[in-house]
Amino acid sequence: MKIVKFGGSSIADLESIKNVLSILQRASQEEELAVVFSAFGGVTESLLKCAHLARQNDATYQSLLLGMEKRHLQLVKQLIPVQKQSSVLTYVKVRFNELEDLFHGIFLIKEFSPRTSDYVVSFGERISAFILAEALKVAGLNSRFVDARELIRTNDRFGNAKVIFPTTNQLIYDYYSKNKGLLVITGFVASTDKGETTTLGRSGSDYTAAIFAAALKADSLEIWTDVSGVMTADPKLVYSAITIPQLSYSEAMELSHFGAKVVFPATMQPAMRRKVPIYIKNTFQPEAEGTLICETSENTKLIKGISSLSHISLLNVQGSGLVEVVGVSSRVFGTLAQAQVNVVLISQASSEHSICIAIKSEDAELAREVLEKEFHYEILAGEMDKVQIMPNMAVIAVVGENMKHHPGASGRLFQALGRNNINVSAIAQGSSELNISAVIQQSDLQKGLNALHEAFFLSDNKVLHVFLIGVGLIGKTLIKMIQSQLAKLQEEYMLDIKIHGLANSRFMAFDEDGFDLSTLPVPAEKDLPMNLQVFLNTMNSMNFSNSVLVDCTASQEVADTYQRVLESKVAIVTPNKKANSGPLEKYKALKKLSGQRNIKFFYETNVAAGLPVINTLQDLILSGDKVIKIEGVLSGSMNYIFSELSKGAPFSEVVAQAKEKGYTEPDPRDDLSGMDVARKILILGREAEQELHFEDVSVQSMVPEDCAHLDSVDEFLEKLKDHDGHFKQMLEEADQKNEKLRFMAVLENGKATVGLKSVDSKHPFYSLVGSDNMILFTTERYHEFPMIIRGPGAGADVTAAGVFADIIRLGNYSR
Ligand SMILES: NC(=O)C1=CN([C@@H]2O[C@H](COP(=O)(O)OP(=O)(O)OC[C@H]3O[C@@H](n4cnc5c(N)ncnc54)[C@H](O)[C@@H]3O)[C@@H](O)[C@H]2O)C=CC1
Ligand SMILES: N[C@@H](CC=O)C(=O)O
Ligand code: NA
Repeated sequence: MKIVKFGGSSIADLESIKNVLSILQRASQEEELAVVFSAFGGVTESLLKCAHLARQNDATYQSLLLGMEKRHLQLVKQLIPVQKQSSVLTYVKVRFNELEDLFHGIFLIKEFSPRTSDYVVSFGERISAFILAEALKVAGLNSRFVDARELIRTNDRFGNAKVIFPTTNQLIYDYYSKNKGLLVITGFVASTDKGETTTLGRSGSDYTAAIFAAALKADSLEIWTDVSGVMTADPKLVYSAITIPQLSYSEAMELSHFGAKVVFPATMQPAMRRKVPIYIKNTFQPEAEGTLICETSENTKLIKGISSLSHISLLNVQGSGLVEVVGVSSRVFGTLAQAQVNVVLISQASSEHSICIAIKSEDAELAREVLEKEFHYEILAGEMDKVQIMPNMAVIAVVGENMKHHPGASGRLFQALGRNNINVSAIAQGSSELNISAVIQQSDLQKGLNALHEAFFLSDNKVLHVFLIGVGLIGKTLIKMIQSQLAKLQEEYMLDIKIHGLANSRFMAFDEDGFDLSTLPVPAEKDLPMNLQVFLNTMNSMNFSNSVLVDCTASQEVADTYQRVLESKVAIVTPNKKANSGPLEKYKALKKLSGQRNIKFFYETNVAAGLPVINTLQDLILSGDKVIKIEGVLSGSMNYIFSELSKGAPFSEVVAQAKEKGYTEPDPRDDLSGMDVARKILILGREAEQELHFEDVSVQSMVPEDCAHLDSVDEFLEKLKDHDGHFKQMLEEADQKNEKLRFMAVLENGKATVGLKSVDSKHPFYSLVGSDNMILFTTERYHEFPMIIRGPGAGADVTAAGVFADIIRLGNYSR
């Protein structure tokens, strides 16, 4: 036989009740059943609310009670045909009359004892089980209402009574032998041997089901609830959490000790003692497998689940007085026990210099007080320090029996936390190796849970969680590239990339599971209006491990948030040059923050798009080289413009083409004014460890005076036509000398110049074509002949590819 239990959420309304009835109808065809019901969803709370109102002499309890009565009568009418309703309606009416009398009594005497409370709440289960037993009869089942107060005997600890098992088991067994059929049992309620109503405490209906399962030696126990079993982690914090198919009894105990509880294993004890297998099933998805909790479970993964406990404080008791002194820990724990302080976790190093104890934060002050009192003399004598408290901590734990047989679990745990910059303040693992716990900052909890979940469950792929601001030319090309390479990265490099946030200057959109990239998602009207602060807050609240902000804008406002982004432990990849070419102090601060906290900040495409310029320069510097001179054609658009010009088209037209081809900045005047190149040479100088400010760069602008202040790019391109002659003349002058016009930058002796030069055929820049860039590094090592990097340095593909390469590189540092 099978015992089946449905909680209040499974029978909260007509639709869910009908669903439960059909689950029972199906199940009863397969094997003999007994079913335990809680009160209808929300009823226990409402009954208690009525009682509290009545005790406060507040007559509004009457309307609340009337509402409840209506709800129950309505359900009877909906579940049971008219001709069979009257006895059920009468039963319900009589119960509500009794309740009315009860509340009136409470109202008059303004007293509500635990004894009365148990009696009041018992009505919830008694009425629900009665109605449902009748409804099951209507459905053709031979059901029989059982008031568990007749069968479960307890002591008189009202609210959380202790079951007297020998009597209870006998009563249940005898009843069952004499009464066949589908027993429909009230959960939660019991009685003393004097016939006073008691209740079984938290998750009491589960307990009722386990008591019946044990007494009747059931083949299985099914707990039906509103989730599909026990999950690998709290799904509210870890979106990728999945159902655990099987757990051993001990694993279930360990897991539910922390965090969100689906089952409360203490209530399962009677069934566990008799080795009854327990299934956790979802009423709203009956076909889902759910979780099986049994004696020994299958182990396919290193761990079974991850759980956590919030609102923890760490107490540190330390001093020389602890070393090799017998009895100190006994005094510490004895003192805490006497003060009723529950110890969650203990950690002591073999140096014996300190004992570290995790307790609930609400107990922290009391614990400090009693410990400092206990060790008053040691503290006075300096043998012990005052007790230190670290507030706002959380315990995170990985659980599973399989850890015992496989080395590496703790390695994986600490590596995953470390890679995500999560500091571990204390560690505990028992010799059963069923659980490894680490104490971390509360603010790191969600990220820690996700990091561990990825490390232990999500195949063995690393996942990068991308938030992309700027879905323009580069941003869109990047999305397409990620989409086309993803399968290869997943299969061959065990790297997964998910984009969870997208924004342009007008709209933003989010997807916790990651956008479907095959549709080229671009935020639009249907999404949210763009708000940078909200974007960053949402990114932080998703709190993924291995998050990266990819900034594909040219926006100063976005660049100004990098400090905050890095501080929130999110990496940055960007082609936007604004941050690195702003004030020197800001550049330095970002580099320092990224270095110290080990949060990556990659910007290879700041100079020469995808060409490996920044990384090469960083390698030179790191390996001890010193830069003497940098010369470069650093603008793809400017090189395109001045090389295309010699083919005969007017200047304004060539500029428009450069924009069309995606070589220019969003506003081509940023290129023509030399500003873009100035930014690039500034960044190269800074990367070469030079203290370079914007004032150290002298820039020759190619933007005619009357074009500089026009509002729109189109107006500018139109106006530029007036100056075609001027540029034609410049070209002719160069042609006459057999020279070419190159817009270049030179940095030497702490000063840089940016401008247009005419170069002869011997000059390395002479041969450049199209959007080519070329950079010459003259260094102490590359002294006689400079190191040269050359190739296309602008355009959607080469830039997006460089951004993509930076993102992939992040994968090397993540887990
Ligand atoms: N085009 C190229 O060859 C190269 C471009 N870059 C850099 O790449 C970046 C992007 O360039 P493109 O894609 O060509 O520009 P784009 O103008 O096509 O796209 C810029 C995107 O950023 C968005 N945006 C602007 N300000 C924003 C804000 N405050 N908040 C949210 N979104 C904002 C715009 O709506 C647009 O979606 C620029 O920083 C550029 O300097 C770097 C190397 C080469
Ligand atoms: N507009 C730039 C491209 C990006 O840096 C250029 O023309 O080189
Ligand atoms: Na580059």
